[in-house]
Amino acid sequence: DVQLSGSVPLEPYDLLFDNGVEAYYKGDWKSVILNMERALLNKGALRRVKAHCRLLCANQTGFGESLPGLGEIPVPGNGAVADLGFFQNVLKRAQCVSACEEEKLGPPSLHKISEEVEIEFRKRSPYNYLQVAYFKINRLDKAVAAAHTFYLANPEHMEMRQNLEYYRMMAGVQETDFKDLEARTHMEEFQQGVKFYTADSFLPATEHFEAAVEEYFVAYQECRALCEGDYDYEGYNYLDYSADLFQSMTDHYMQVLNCKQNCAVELATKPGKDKPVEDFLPAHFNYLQFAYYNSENYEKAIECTKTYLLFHPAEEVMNQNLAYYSAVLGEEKAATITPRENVRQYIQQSLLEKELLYFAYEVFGITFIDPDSWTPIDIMPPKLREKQKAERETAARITEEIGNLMKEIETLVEEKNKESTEISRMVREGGSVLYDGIKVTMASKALNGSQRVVLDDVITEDECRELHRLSNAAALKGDGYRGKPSPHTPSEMFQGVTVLKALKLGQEGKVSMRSASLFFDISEKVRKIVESYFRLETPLYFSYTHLVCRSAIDEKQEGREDLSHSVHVDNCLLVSELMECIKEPPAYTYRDYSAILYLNDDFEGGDFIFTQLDAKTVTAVVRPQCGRVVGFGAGKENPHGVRAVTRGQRCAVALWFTLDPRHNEKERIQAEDLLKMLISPVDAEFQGTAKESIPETPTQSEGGKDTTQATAEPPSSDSGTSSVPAETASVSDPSTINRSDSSSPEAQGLDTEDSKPAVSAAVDSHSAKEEL
Ligand SMILES: O=C(O)CCC(=O)C(=O)O
Ligand SMILES: [Fe+2]
Repeated sequence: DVQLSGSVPLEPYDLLFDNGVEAYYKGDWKSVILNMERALLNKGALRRVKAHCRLLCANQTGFGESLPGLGEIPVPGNGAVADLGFFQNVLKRAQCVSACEEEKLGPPSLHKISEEVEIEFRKRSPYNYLQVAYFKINRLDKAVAAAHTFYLANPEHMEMRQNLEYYRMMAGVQETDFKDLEARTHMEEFQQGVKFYTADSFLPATEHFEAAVEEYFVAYQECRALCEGDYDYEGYNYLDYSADLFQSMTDHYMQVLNCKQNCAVELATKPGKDKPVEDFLPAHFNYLQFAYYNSENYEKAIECTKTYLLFHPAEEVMNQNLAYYSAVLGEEKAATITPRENVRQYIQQSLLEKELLYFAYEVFGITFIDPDSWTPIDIMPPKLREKQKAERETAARITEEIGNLMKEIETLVEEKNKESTEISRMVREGGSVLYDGIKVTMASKALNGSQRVVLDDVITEDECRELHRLSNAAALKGDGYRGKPSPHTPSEMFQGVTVLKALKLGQEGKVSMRSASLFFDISEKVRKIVESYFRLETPLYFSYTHLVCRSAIDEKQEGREDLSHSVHVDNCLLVSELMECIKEPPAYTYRDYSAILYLNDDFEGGDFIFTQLDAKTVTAVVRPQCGRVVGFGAGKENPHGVRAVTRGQRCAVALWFTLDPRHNEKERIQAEDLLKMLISPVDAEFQGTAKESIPETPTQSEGGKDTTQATAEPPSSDSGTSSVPAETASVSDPSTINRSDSSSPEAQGLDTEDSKPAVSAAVDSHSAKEEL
């Protein structure tokens, strides 16, 4: 009989829950615990009483037999009278159930639970509240169990996950504290069984699987009994519902049967998952047969193969196993072993229900979707089978069409977005050039692109000459381009020097210190201008700065067709054949802007070109000249190159910038330090400007700091609303929950070849054993 913790009438659990929530907001932790614990207890009790009463009454007032005496009444007029027998039974059942429930629970209206509260309990929200409350009163073990219980059903709940990680690190918390307080025995046993089975411990595995089967049937009966509850108008206003006696009984009864059929799914679903373990009940017998075989209990092995075959009579491997086990035990003895009776009845009952459900589907259009994978095909009426097949095909076609449409929409949206970002960027660019006398010669529009600019008079003739000289002086001391004199084209000589190298050479007295620091200053000037002109909202950092000259090698110019610098994009790998740019290393993916400052024009060729992604179609040409800067976004909107320098020497300062402080150039910082050291303290003004560009490298240890500060509280109880369970509504939305559980151990245990079940037993037990 059902034991109740409290008195009659049972305190309704929704009321207790509400009280608990109220206490939570008042910070009355003891009251939270009292109310939530009682709510959970009473919900369990309510469930058990209802199931108990229905099962009890079903046994007392079955519909099978008719009333004594009435059954024998001869045919004319018999129908209506016989009906009385049926309805008498209905009335008796109603009376039995309501009396039973009322006795144990109090008036039925007391326990009408709103949909919202039911959802809260399904989401295991009470444990979220309890977790905080237990923590606050220092019941760590209970807090951990509550947190774990909640998290299992809400695996996407980040706060709780953090809390659990935090608990795990706390002194005094044990692994055994991580309990699932809502665990269902049949599932626990099943999982234990799988665990032992996987570890080749077959004897304990059989014990757990047997217990799992037994518990399964207990839970199954309870689940089914609870299906006989209120009629669900399914969103219709019940006032709009009209049906005659038999129609309304049919409607309600079909709902009940649908619900009962779904118990198989409910029992096979783990918390937090939205997909059941496949073929759950049959799987028990698949595991069992092989575990028994390995424990040399052939009778049981045969019983379990036969039981499994009730679900899947044609399965080859299982039939082979049966044959094999029978041969080992002796055919005669094997033939006397029968499959389990309770499973046979389970299947029989389920099939009868499916037939009724399909009948209602066909006749009244009451949808029924069979949750079982073992149902024989002929249970579904042929007409429905055809209809479903057609529907599935239509659905597949529609899905495909929707897919195509979505793709089209996506590309349209993408294009629109691109357009609008381009427009906004175009509007955005064109900020101040900061210095008087600098001219914007061509903006993006004139250059047929976006994020492009040509500026003139950025530096003076004198400055150009000085930098040009610096380049050649430094080059004499041998600073090639990655050690190669002609990296881009065999027809030209290439030389380059970085800011730091120039300053070091200055320090060594090999070049003029003045030109070296001019190089430093000028690069900073260009950086500021680019940052300002493109109206960047975050600081622009140096990524790399190179003073480079390209000199035509006179004897290698004949019939030349290559470029001085082939068309490329600065922050991605351009694959012109595919019109694509791959933003992955070894490309300098963090580069965001580029600028080239030209120093001279006394050479032939060497024009800078912008092209399309095909690397062929030239969209703009920039002729280098002293003081001219071409600045542009470093991304795929700006493929560019340099035409062959066929005579003379072309010198320029090439600058690449990044918006990412983590890629702020280290060499630049060293150069700054060196400059500071070299410059006399009298020249304070210079020092001031130099300092300005010292980067603020973000410290990476901030995360660590946070955790140490939080020692007193689990993060989510501390952060106000984020831990308030009521706010977690979206968390258990099944559509967001990971569906990829097909590789869970129990599925693998049965499906993959390397596991021990069915297959290996049939093939050759000896070799299988020798392996073990
Ligand atoms: O020197 C030029 O004009 C452009 C050079 C260039 O695009 C580069 O080095 O990435
Ligand atoms: Fe470039």
